[in-house]
Amino acid sequence: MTTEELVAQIHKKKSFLCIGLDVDLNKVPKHLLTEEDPIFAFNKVIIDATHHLAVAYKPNTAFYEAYGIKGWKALEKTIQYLNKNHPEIFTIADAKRGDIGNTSSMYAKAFFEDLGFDSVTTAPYMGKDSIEPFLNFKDKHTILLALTSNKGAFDFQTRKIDGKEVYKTVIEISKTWENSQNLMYVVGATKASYLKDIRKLVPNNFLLVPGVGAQGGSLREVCKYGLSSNIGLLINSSRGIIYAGNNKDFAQAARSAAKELQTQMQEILDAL
Ligand SMILES: O=C(O)c1cc(=O)[nH]c(=O)n1[C@@H]1O[C@H](COP(=O)(O)O)[C@@H](O)[C@H]1O
Repeated sequence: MTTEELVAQIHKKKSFLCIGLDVDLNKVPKHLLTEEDPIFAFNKVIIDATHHLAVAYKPNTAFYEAYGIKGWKALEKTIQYLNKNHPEIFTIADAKRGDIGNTSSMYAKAFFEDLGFDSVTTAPYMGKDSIEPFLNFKDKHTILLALTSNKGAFDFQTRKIDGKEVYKTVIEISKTWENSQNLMYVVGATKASYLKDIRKLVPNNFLLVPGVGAQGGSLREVCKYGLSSNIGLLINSSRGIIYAGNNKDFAQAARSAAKELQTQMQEILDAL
């Protein structure tokens, strides 16, 4: 998917919501556990209930890998369901990959070619040759961790090397890589105040912002500093939406939770 198509969808739906499909079988309604593929059954209901309110879905692969082959099959069925029924939706494989070049090429093939995701999250620690194989794919997007939402972000990312914070160095250097127009960045919603500086470095790139809802980040704070001229934000909530209800009403509860965030987004977009 091109960035222009993503932006068009945001304006059409008045939403820049990304829903995280982080499926934990201990948390899904009990009646789904008798289904042949309870993970996919859960995702299908969530997608059917929320696709008009969201522009992106982000399965975190850990939640699928944890269930072995069955989990990977459920991931494949989920991306196939999205691509077939909602081709306008932007899909993110949250896999946080990055390795020596030939290994990264295989990760890129797995997520972009085999599974057919629009984007994949990557970790910058191994540098340019670990990320460039992802960037070579046309109309696919590589979402690089910049400043993450967790406490551990302060262990390395905000430390200064040669007078500059590591997350800023990551952003600056990554901009010099070939096909860097295919880069998006992860910035945690819990670090909203940093967005002002980050936007100076990347005025136009899309930012994937997880951490609203369960982690306590504020949508309005993120928008205050994070919006760009092409909106440039995908705000993710996973647990806050998919586990909003825990029984037979879970689809309705997920829709209401998504609607609440989308309504705030619509207000913000209408005020621009
Ligand atoms: O890359 C991510 O998506 C990510 C980066 C980050 O800094 N913080 C973060 O929470 N995430 C992911 O975003 C999702 C957040 O889930 P909730 O806290 O349930 O909304 C999880 O899949 C996390 O792995």
